[in-house]
Amino acid sequence: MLEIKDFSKSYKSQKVLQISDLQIPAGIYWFVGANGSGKSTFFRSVAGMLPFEGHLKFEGIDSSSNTYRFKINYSEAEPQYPDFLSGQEILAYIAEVKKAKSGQLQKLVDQFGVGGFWKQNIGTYSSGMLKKIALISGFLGDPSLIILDEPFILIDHATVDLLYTLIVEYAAQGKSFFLSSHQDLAPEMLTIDGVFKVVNNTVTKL
Ligand SMILES: Nc1ncnc2c1ncn2[C@@H]1O[C@H](COP(=O)(O)OP(=O)(O)OP(=O)(O)O)[C@@H](O)[C@H]1O
Repeated sequence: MLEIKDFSKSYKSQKVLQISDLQIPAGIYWFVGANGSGKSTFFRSVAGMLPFEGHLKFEGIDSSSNTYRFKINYSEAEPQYPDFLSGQEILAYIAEVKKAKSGQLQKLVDQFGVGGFWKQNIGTYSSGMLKKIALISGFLGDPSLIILDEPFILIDHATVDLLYTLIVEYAAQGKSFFLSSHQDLAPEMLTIDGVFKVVNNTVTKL
């Protein structure tokens, strides 16, 4: 699914990640690592949101291709959106860009229960309300890989259960997941295919 070769990512002169050769087959994977180890940097690079050196291919498609960006969704750990936009405006835009099928956004809005506030400006949201908007954005369209960065933080118990259910449901449709979490995942809710550790400036399969 994902092929990484001679990958390197630095912020100015600080090298954060170096991966010489890594292949990740389709599946559900948990990424662990200490604060600042580089999980979000890895995710953003894989999602095509950060410049890097080296080669990334997803299902044989090079990361420089526009098609690549359609195949991978990324939901931020701590989302930041312009305060003056509403959740509805942001999600409608992402749904359009990601070519989401008619009805998908409304279904997710109903499932996450954001319909009561999503027309308000982002500036009025609690951290959990904002996180729900970011989580919905991760599922929009028809990506092959959904990357959810710290998906279980900030949300209430019912939303945690919903999220596990959605991951299982979307995985059954053939979608892969990269999940990061400092807390253990619930094995009774989700069967994962492997764990990767981000440590010593690289990504290693455990
Ligand atoms: N925009 C940036 N500019 C400069 N340095 C950055 C930037 N973003 C991240 N870093 C640095 O890169 C390193 C990895 O950060 P990253 O956010 O990827 O870690 P993380 O594993 O996701 O951490 P956490 O578990 O705390 O979320 C850290 O040393 C951080 O200071």
